[in-house]
Amino acid sequence: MAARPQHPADPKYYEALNWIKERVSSRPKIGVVCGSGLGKFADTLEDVTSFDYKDIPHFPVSTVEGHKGCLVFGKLNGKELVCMQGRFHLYEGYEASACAFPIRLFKLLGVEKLALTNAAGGLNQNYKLGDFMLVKDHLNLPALMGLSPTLGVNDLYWGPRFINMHNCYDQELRDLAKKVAAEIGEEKIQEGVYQCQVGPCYETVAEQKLAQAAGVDALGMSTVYEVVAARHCDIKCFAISMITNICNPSYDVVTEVNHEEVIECATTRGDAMVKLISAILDKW
Ligand SMILES: O=P(O)(O)O[C@@H]1C[C@H](O)[C@@H](CO)O1
Ligand code: HPA
Repeated sequence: MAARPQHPADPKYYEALNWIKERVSSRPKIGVVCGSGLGKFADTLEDVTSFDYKDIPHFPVSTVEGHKGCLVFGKLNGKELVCMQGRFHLYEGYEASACAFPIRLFKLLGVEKLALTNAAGGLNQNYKLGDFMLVKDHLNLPALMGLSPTLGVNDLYWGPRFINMHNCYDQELRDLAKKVAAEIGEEKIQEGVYQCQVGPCYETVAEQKLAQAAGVDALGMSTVYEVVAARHCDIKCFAISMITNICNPSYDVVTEVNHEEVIECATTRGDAMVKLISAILDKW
């Protein structure tokens, strides 16, 4: 097997890394990605240094409501974190590799564990609005259709050509999260399979039925690109979906899902999300 290179082949990662290193001394081992309307967590950190994505060389910028577009370094009970207050989606016109960029930067900074949040539609009919779903697996529809951050020439600096995705949402981190949720009295905890589709259309009834048949519990438009990039470079992953709307895979019920509703639910349950994720990360 070929030896692992000393540096990433693409210099843009180093240009971004050096820009950050010149401005912040923190070298966190924990990275966080905040989903739609879920950026409040970063506002609760202490000793914060925050950068607008637009100022960081080569960093993509957020274009979606509910994604502030700031990279926040801060502390949670003394523990150093780096937090993306907003992420990137393919429907914004980005390639999957743009979603991987911050995750690879995290790797260069020394991040070993990644916590991701997202807003998702509850397809499992036992789920209720505002539930939290610990993601145990995903159905990556974009990858099945040929869209992945790891397409093209493989840079061995990051990882191997072929990527093992078994246990990609780390079992130990999920077990810990369940324990922590019980300890803080958060009862609205589910565990299930997240499906990503490119978007920005929400799913049709037929698409919802297809997902249901495949054993999917929640529907979204993100997260999997970041998880693929993270697993490629051996960062452990943990993800929580907030169920911000309920999907009705039936032609008898007309469901008017919209992004305002998604943001509203994420905002209403924002404090509970902050409490849960803070308690979990405190134990990492
Ligand atoms: O970034 P996330 O996955 O939290 O955002 C979800 C998916 C779409 O971007 C949007 C749809 O309302 O919310
Ligand atoms: N489908 C896809 N993505 C979403 C949804 C949904 O119902 N809710 C929030 N993000």
